Amino acid sequence: MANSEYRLLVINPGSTSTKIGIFDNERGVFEKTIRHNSEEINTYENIIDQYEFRKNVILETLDQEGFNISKLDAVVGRGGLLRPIVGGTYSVNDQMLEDLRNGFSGEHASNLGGIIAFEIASQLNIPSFIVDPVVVDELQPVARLSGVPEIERKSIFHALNQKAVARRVSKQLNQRYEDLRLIVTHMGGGITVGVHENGRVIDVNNGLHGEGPFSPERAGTVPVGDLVSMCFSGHYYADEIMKKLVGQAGFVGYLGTNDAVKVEKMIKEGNEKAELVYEAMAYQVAKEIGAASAVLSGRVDAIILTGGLAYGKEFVEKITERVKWIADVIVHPGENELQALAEGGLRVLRNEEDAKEYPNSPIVEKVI
Ligand SMILES: Nc1ncnc2c1ncn2[C@@H]1O[C@H](COP(=O)(O)OP(=O)(O)OP(=O)(O)O)[C@@H](O)[C@H]1O
Ligand SMILES: CCCC(=O)O
Repeated sequence: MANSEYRLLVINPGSTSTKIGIFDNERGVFEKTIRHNSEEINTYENIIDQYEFRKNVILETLDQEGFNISKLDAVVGRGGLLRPIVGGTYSVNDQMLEDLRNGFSGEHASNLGGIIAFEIASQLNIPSFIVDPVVVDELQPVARLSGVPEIERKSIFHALNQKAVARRVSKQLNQRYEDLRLIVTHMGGGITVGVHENGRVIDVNNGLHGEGPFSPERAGTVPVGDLVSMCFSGHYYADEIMKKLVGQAGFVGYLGTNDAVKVEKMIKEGNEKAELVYEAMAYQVAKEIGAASAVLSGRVDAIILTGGLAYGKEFVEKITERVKWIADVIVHPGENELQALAEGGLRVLRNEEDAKEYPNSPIVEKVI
């Protein structure tokens, strides 16, 4: 007979934090956000080098909280920069581990999710999974063209939280996610604005590799001619430029912190530069939402603001002021990622869904 109660450890490494949870079936019995300040994580050359540090923090936290990990039935991690794949729950396998370690589509904190989940689970002889990784790709063909034939736009975004929150809001609206047209704005260490049309994310900015608004850590879109000049100035190696765009831009670049709460404090203390940067970030988010509304020809059922920055009342107000003419703005601060990871793992443990085998699921066709 199938086990009726499963205990899962879920692990969500973000750019500025590691979030963990213990779930008994759908019920969260423990959740913790372990924050990492930029000085702490910038001591590592590459994100993958943070593996030991983040794994130890997780195990120490569970130990301090009195959880016996031998009672776990599965470990589920957030999936990272793999090959483009359809959404769903995937078993962690050798090919996936290799792609996560090598950063097949680049470096990202979520690459650590599957690796740490596998490492902890294999010691306990239990399964490990990832769910809706950041490379979930449902872009419509017209959204794939960049304007430069050699460069195709990619779908890299906060898929797990965007989909989970979109489903939650749909339920609140007494509608099916598959019937709605939503703009979901995830605002964390990175910021992505997804156009959700009838359950598919048909367009989204690649917040990681230089599209959309700047964020606490990311550059977003930058003037490309100036970027080319910077790349060939002789002052930087390629990986230094990448780090500058991905981890040392936005708030970190202008103000030396990835923490919006600190920025708000600076503003209260009269720091005018902090005020301008904060205002500019809200302005750029609003502009991206405006662009997303054009993708939906202005027929938008709701705009959703989510992620850690959505706790910032003034930040939310600044965006809302500029976009409320498009549709109602619904604010879901934080994220639903831990719950969504647990639910994805449970569906497989309960045999409601087969775990997908990476990378054998249909991979998106090249358009041109
Ligand atoms: N109460 C709050 N008020 C304002 N900003 C907040 C608050 N709590 C967290 N934040 C900000 O949210 C940002 C982090 O958001 P979040 O935790 O969603 O990011 P992450 O999970 O590390 O990265 P990502 O979401 O990009 O994967 C930080 O800048 C943090 O300071
Ligand atoms: C999840 C990809 C986007 C980002 O981290 O900025």
